[in-house]
Amino acid sequence: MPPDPARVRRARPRARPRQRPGGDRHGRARLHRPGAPGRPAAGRPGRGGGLRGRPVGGLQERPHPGAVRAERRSHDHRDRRATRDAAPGSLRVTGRARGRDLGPRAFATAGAEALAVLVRAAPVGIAGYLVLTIAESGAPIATAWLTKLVIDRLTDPGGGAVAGLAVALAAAGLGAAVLPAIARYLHAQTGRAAGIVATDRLFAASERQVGLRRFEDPAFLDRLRMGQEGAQRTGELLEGAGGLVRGALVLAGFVGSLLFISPAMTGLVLLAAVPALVAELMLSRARAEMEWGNEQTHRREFFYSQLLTGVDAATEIRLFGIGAFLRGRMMAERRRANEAERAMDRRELATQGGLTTLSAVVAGAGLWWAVTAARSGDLSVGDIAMFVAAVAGVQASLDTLVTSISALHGRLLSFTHYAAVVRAEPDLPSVADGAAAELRGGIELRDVWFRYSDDHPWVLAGVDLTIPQGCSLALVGLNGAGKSTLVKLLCRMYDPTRGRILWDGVDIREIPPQELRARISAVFQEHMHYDMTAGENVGLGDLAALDDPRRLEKAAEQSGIHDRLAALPRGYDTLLTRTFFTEADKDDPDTGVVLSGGQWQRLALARAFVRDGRDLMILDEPSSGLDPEAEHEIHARMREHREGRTSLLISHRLNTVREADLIVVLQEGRVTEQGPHEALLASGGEYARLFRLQSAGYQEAR
Ligand SMILES: Nc1ncnc2c1ncn2[C@@H]1O[C@H](COP(=O)(O)OP(=O)(O)OP(=O)(O)O)[C@@H](O)[C@H]1O
Repeated sequence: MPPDPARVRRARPRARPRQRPGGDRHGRARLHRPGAPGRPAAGRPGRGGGLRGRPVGGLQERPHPGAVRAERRSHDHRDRRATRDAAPGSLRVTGRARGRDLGPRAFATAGAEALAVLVRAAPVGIAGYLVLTIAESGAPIATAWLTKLVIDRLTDPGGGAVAGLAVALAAAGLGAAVLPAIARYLHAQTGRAAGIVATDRLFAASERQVGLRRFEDPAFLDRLRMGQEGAQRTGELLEGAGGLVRGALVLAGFVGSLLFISPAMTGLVLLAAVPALVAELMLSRARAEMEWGNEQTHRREFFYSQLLTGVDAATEIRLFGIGAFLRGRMMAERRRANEAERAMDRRELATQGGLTTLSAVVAGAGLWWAVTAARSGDLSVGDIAMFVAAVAGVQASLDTLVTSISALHGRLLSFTHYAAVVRAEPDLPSVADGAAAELRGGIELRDVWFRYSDDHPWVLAGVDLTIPQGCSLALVGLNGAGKSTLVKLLCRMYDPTRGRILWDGVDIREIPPQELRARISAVFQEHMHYDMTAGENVGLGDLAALDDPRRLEKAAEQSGIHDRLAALPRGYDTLLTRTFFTEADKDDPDTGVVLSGGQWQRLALARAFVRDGRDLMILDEPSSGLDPEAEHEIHARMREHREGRTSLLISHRLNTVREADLIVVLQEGRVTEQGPHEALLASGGEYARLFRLQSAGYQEAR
């Protein structure tokens, strides 16, 4: 029973909602978002005019999908930092780095990456598509020449039979109609296959990130989202390349034909195309920069729209009456983005208007010259037909070339983000070989210092602490003392800025992260709500247990949630969400259920218990959402479970930690007291003060 790729949700934070960069603070999966509402398509309007026919090919730009993540509180601060120069190898996007991203080197890397994906995904499809593209390019040229020959023979009394030519003309017409349809089919197939390969590689690359740093970096998350869009649209690169080939071949064919009739007119038509090419490339680059510049705006807009449409904030929004306020902010962001897009549209309109006029003037002048030449007998009627077709063909193929180059530029730009993510170095160095041995002595933190970045204050400032094997250790301290941070360091989500963490004397940096983590079980303060079945919510703690109902039930019994899960309409197979249901399902109570906060907390505990037999059990505020009876019961069970095992319990409810073998007080990033409950009480320090404060509160209530 493999887990569905379902949406996941982070537990509702208790007292202090911690907004995560890259996600709404409720932890919804957020790599994908639909296009921002009401955004105009970013495609370039086709230029018409003159004798130009339908463009021979090319791509349509799609609306830029905008941002995917919610804003976080510290976001402005981070944005300011993001505008500073990026360190070498950093994925932060800065002004200068942005220039580099649009440079030839980044495009070459992206091109190489795209080619690798396409070749791996569908080599036969690509070859077939290119062969058809070449064949398709010959059809308009053959049609033009055959038409000229037919007209010349018809207008010349001794011109000869036209039946063969007519059949050839019909065959060319058939080719022109059928080949593009087959090429489109092949392109669609190839595009889908490439999308799968590219998306898989992108997500595998994101999983290769050992710790959390990249996921707290807004620029990396932007790249991940834009890279995802690039990955899904890899096939469009092939279409762009096909457009280039087709445009170049048709251009060469018609230029040759036009040269045959008038070298001077050929030069004029080609000259008129140069400004078009340059202008379109400049427009394409400007649009890419505008879209990138709008990224922050879309991210904020998305944040407000999620708040306004999601269930999580609905209660507060209604009670506080802040809907209109939030909507106003959302619309302000939309207007700001629209303003930038409007300026770009105007620039495109002006440029393309000028180019269209130029094309029409060149075509009109050519036609006037051809008709005059025919009057004086220098050109035949067939020559005029050929001339008209050639001018139209040259202009259309130039248009195809310009459109393809511009669209390729845009697609490659998305792909530069893809390439940056796929080639990103892991955020933490890690060794590939070796295994963490079973814990025998203990875990030791030696003079551990840590801060989230150079701009942040120290969270841990020289922590010395030993967690002996088999010891139940409780970590206490005020809000923000660094308890959860210490836990993340133990799991190697970050490395200490200074100092070392030793697992039986071995620095945990010398143990492969997956091996280290396989030895740890945990309930995190911000545990997850997976929008999956009850069984999967437990079994995700150890995938091997997913197909073992007995193990799932045992873990659920330990956390006191088994009876509730067993009584669900479909037992452990009941979905714990109503997110995926349609209008038709909405009144069917069997389809999915909603659990309470405390029940989710018990599920998180079950998920930790199913990882039975690990060397270290971390319990970060495991009972904060439980009622007093449940809390008492759970702590009794946890005590049983901890017996003889190494555990680290974090709790603000000091009555739940008093039976730990060792209680450690963390204050301003340092260990200030440690010992058993009685000894700490007797010493009259911070622990004794907090404990008495809390128990006095209970006594007053009596
Ligand atoms: N991802 C992060 N980036 C930057 N600062 C962070 C991050 N996570 C936590 N902090 C900061 O680190 C400090 C310690 O936070 P931590 O969550 O470790 O405290 P705690 O002792 O677990 O607090 P609490 O009892 O409230 O859960 C806080 O000042 C917090 O603002």
